[in-house]
Amino acid sequence: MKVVTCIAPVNIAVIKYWGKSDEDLIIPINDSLSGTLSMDTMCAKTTIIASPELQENIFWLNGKEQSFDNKRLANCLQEVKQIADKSLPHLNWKLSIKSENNFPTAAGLASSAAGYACMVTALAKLYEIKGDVSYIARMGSGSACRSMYGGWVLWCKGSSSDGKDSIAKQIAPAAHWPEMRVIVLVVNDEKKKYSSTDAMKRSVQTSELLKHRANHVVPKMVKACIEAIKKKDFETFAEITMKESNSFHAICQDTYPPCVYLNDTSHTIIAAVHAYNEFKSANKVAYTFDAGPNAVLYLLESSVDEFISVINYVLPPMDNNGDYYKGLPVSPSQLSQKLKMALNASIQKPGGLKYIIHTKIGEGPKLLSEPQEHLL
Ligand SMILES: Nc1ncnc2c1ncn2[C@@H]1O[C@H](COP(=O)(O)OP(=O)(O)OP(=O)(O)O)[C@@H](O)[C@H]1O
Ligand SMILES: C[C@@](O)(CCOP(=O)(O)OP(=O)(O)O)CC(=O)O
Repeated sequence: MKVVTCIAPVNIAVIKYWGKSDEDLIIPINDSLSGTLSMDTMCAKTTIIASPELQENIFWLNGKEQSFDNKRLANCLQEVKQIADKSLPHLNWKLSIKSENNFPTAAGLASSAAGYACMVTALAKLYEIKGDVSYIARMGSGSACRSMYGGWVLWCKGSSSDGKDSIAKQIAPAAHWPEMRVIVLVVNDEKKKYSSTDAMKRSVQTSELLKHRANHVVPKMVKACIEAIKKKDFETFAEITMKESNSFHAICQDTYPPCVYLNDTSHTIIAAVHAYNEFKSANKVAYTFDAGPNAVLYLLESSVDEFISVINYVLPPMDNNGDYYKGLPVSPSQLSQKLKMALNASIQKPGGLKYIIHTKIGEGPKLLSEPQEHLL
C-alpha cells in the first residue's frame, strides 16, 4: 500500500482568467496573474491511498462520497499516469482519494483551484513524477495551475494545441513582498448561482467585448502588473488590480444573458475603497472580485487595521458574532470624524458580511509525511 498526503493553497487572480479556447483541455484565451494565499488560513488537504486490495477507485470530498466518473478528475489521472514510469508496481492499483477544504467549497472562494492543485501534487508524488505538473492541474480546473506555486504566479496561455505549454510560472516568491496582506470579505459563502465554467463559456459565445479584453487589454495589464509586483509599487499594482476586476465584471455584464456576480454589498465595498484611497491621496487598498459577491482586498500590513475599521463602519458586523475574524489578528478601532465624513457612505444594516478572513501571500503545495496528518 502507498499513502501520500499534501496540502495546497487558494490563489486570487489580480488579472483574471475568463474564457477558454479549448473546453476539454482547459486552455485559456488570455494569460492571468495571481497571488497565492497562505495555507495557514485556507487550504485543501488530500490523501491518496493506492492499494492492491482496493476493488474500485473511490473519491470523498468533505466527508461525502463523490462519483469517480468525473471527466476532469479522469483527465488529470490519465495525464499523470501517461508520464509516469510504466514499471512502477502500483501504477495500476486502485485509488482511494480523500480531500477536505478548511473553507467553504464551490462558493466563489477558489476551492476548485486549491482542490485540483492538491490532488495533482499528491498524484505526482504517488507516481514519482518530477518537474512541472501545473499543466495537469490546469486540466482539473484552469485556475488550479496557479495554485501549484507560491508567491506571485503567471499562467501563460501558451500556443500549443495540446496545452503542454499552458503552464504556471512563479514570477516572485512569497517572501518578495512580505508586507502584502489579503483580506477576504465574505458576503456569501453558499453555493454559487452559476459556475465560472458555464458563465465563461457563455461569455466566449456572446461577448464581443471579451475579444477586445483578451487581445488588447489583458496583455498590457499583465506586463504592467508584473513590473509593479517586481518593483513593489503598490500604487500601480492597486490601480491595475481594481481596473482589471472592473473590466472582468464588465465582460460578465456584456455576456448575454448577463452573469451578475456583484451585489449591493460588493458595490458598498468598492465605493468605500475608492473613498478611502481618495482620502489618503494614494492607493492604499485594492479590491478584486471573482465570480461572486465576495471582495478580496490586497493591501499592505500598515493599512489593515484602519481599513478593517472602515469596513466595520460601512458594513457593521452583527453583535455577538464571535467568529467574525479568521486568520491573522486584526485590531480595528474607532474612525476619526474626518475620515467618516470623507467616506460619505450610506451605512448598511448589520450583518452584510458573514465574516472576514485576514491572510497573506504564502507558499505552494506541501507534502505532509507524519502518519497522523493523513486523512483516513
Ligand atoms: N479539495 C478538493 N478536491 C477535489 N476537488 C475539489 C476540491 N474542492 C473543490 N473541488 C471541486 O471543485 C468544485 C467547485 O468548483 P467551483 O468552481 O464551482 O467553485 P469554487 O472553486 O469554490 O469557486 P471559484 O472557482 O469561482 O472561485 C467542487 O464541486 C469539486 O468538484
Ligand atoms: C473568476 C475566476 O476565478 C475564474 C476561475 O475559473 P475556474 O478556474 O474555476 O474555471 P474552470 O477552468 O472552468 O474550472 C478568475 C481566475 O481565477 O482567474
